[in-house]
Amino acid sequence: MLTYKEAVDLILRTVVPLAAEDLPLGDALGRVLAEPVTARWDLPPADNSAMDGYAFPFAGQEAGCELRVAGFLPAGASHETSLAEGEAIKIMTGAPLPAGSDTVVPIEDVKASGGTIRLERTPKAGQHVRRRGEELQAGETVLPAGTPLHSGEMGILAAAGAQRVRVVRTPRVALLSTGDELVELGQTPGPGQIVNSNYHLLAARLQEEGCTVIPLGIARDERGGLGARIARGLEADVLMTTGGVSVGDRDHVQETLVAQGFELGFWKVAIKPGKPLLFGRCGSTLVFGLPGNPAASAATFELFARPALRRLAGHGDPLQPRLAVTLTTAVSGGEKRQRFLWGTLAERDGRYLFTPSGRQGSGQNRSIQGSQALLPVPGGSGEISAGSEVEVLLLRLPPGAAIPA
Ligand SMILES: Nc1nc2c(c(=O)[nH]1)N[C@H]1C(S)=C(S)[C@@H](COP(=O)(O)OP(=O)(O)OC[C@H]3O[C@@H](n4cnc5c(N)ncnc54)[C@H](O)[C@@H]3O)O[C@H]1N2
Ligand code: MOO
Ligand SMILES: [Mg+2]
Repeated sequence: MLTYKEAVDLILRTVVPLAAEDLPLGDALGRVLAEPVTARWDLPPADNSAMDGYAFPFAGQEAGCELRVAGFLPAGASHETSLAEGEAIKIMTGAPLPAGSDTVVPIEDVKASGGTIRLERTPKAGQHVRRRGEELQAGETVLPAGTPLHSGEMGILAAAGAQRVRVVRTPRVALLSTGDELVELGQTPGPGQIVNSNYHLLAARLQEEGCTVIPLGIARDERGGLGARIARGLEADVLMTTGGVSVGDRDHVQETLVAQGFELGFWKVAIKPGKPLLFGRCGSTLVFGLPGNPAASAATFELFARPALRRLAGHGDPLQPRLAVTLTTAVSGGEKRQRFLWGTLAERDGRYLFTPSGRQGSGQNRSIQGSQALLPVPGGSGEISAGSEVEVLLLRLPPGAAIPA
């Protein structure tokens, strides 16, 4: 049986980014750059004023000096003639400096009367000027390939003139639930039946990951119906199934896939939850057969499917960040398989505390709800005491992370 690390490595060796497409920048939120973007022009495009004030040629002027005001220059305008020594122009923030000028005094630092100003403070040569190209120079790489586009990227790409960007296509993921016992939400479960909750968790996670979800409904545990839905799923970039991958008499997912050309990557990983995970491909479609138990399907999604989806979508670094944390409660040992415990983070005195969720049962949804991280517990380890320093895999931003104190 593969270890977690071996299985992830195998997945990342198998998966390559999807094709690229050109999109208007405004449609590319959440996508990943397939190619670097270069600046179309210098930013700022010209030396310009950082203040509402007066621009002039610096010639050693000190407090008390007077300058003749030769005109007014708002942002968006330009001044044709060059300024001579002893002249100034009234200039607004962002307006390009007229030829000859190189220094700006803010309005607050002058006394204006008639057509002249008197400097109230001694200026420094070149002060309050934003230099042409100081942010970006024409032809310079603005952002490299592999950069995910969030709001901050939108601003700088627009400023650099990237009207269209080349981004990786969105992964299309077909999601199939399997199980005779499953009913859709909205139906009242009869004896022995439960609601198809895995679909709702996984469809939500896929949307959070920016994927397009193709719902394939529920397949009963018999080869015919299962085969038909799997065939539809193989038109997607990824077919993700839940249930039917263990050793039970009704676990038919693997053999049904094999009948449709499935090439096995691996079956079973030495982890808990999630041991029966099935991974491989049918032609160009990646296949994840996630175990049916809710906490097992959710954990294997985070540990194995998420890196694959991020790699498909073009992310440079598809793995979860790791965060050093302090354990708030003891974690029992004595398990052969490596475990992954769901849990929450809290901040105290600049450290993050990790508290494992109460009920980690593989058959329950409880432990996943509200979880922000997964704690890997090595197989064969003894008890890990409260207060220990450990590393967790970060699933979402810890509290307070985005807002420095
Ligand atoms: N003899 C053995 N039995 C089991 C083993 C084993 O190694 N030997 N592994 C166990 C582990 S670990 C897991 S995990 C499960 C995986 O089972 P399957 O992937 O075959 O899934 P099913 O048998 O279809 O269902 C298992 C469990 O999950 C519930 N389930 C399934 N689909 C959904 C859904 N869409 N929403 C909510 N709940 C779902 C299902 O009702 C079952 O309770 O196998 C163990 N058994
Ligand atoms: O992987 Mo199973 O999840 O241990 O229940
Ligand atoms: Mg089963």
